[in-house]
Amino acid sequence: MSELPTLAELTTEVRVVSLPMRVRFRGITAREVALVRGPAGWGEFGPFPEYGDDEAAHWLRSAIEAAWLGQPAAVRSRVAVNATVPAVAADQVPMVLAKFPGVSTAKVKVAEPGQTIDDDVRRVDAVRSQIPNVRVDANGGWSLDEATRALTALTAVGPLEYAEQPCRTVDELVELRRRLPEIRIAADESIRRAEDPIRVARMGGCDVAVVKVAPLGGMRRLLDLAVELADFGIPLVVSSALDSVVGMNAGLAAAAALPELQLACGLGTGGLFTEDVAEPRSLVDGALEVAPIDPDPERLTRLAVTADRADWWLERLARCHRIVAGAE
Ligand SMILES: O=C(O)CCC(=O)c1ccccc1C(=O)O
Ligand SMILES: [Mg+2]
Repeated sequence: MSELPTLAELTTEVRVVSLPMRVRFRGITAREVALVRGPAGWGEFGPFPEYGDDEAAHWLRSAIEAAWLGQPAAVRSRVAVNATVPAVAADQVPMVLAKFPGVSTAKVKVAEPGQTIDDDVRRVDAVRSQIPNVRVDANGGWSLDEATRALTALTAVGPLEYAEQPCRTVDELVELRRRLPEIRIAADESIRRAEDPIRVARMGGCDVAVVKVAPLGGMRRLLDLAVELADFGIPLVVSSALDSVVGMNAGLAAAAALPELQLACGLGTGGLFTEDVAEPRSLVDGALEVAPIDPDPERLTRLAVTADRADWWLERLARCHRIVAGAE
């Protein structure tokens, strides 16, 4: 990135916050992110705590792009989003869906450790009774045989728009598509955590690509990847990484800049927080406004993490900055 700020510039204004969640998601009940401010606005650095520095460095490139370079040109002003339903019990589904008014697509988490296929079927059926279009996300949690069994059970009474990352490896996704040709498969981790994000498409492992700004290293990298995926005829879904309002600005800007966008995006996860760094965008007819929102100073203070967590994030920021600078 030609606009790479020095570490001192990068850390002139860093705010580390913890956003409380309504229900457990990915095993967490609060989401920590570091927000940086540059000449073009705010950027979000929120790699998950268990990620190593090399992977986290992509997220830093994305934060720097947002805060030092700004947003690419938009071709649309609103983006349709899906409801995101964590692996809750079926009776909690109405409570979760209440936070996503007007959506016609829901993404339901399945294959949660400790749960059964029956739990997934009950949750998906509860969602189907309220939302016409349902997709599921297994986060790579099934073996090939488990995925075959689970997806057969989940499509027994109604269709699925697609199944996101049913198995972990690209080879498994390729084989699953052969076994279940009538079920569309989406790749997420096989794109965002891969050295070569286009490999899963080249190998025939997906019908749909779920793409996220921060793990790919920024909005422009996502747009470049979209050009490559178009050659394979693979449609995109831009999704969040459980971003605050600031990270969501970048996801929405990337989605707004895509020449082609048919599917609802996973950018409604603000509805999973009880509080965010700004008054969240309201969902109107299942879509979000693209215009960027600045964090509210009072909320940044109220949601600030403890000093030891802030130090941990600042050290991580410094290590990742060295990686990004070294790769220039
Ligand atoms: O796509 C969505 O609806 C929400 C985003 C989401 O599910 C997610 C959020 C954080 C980390 C991983 C994932 C995922 O898609 O697996
Ligand atoms: Mg996913």
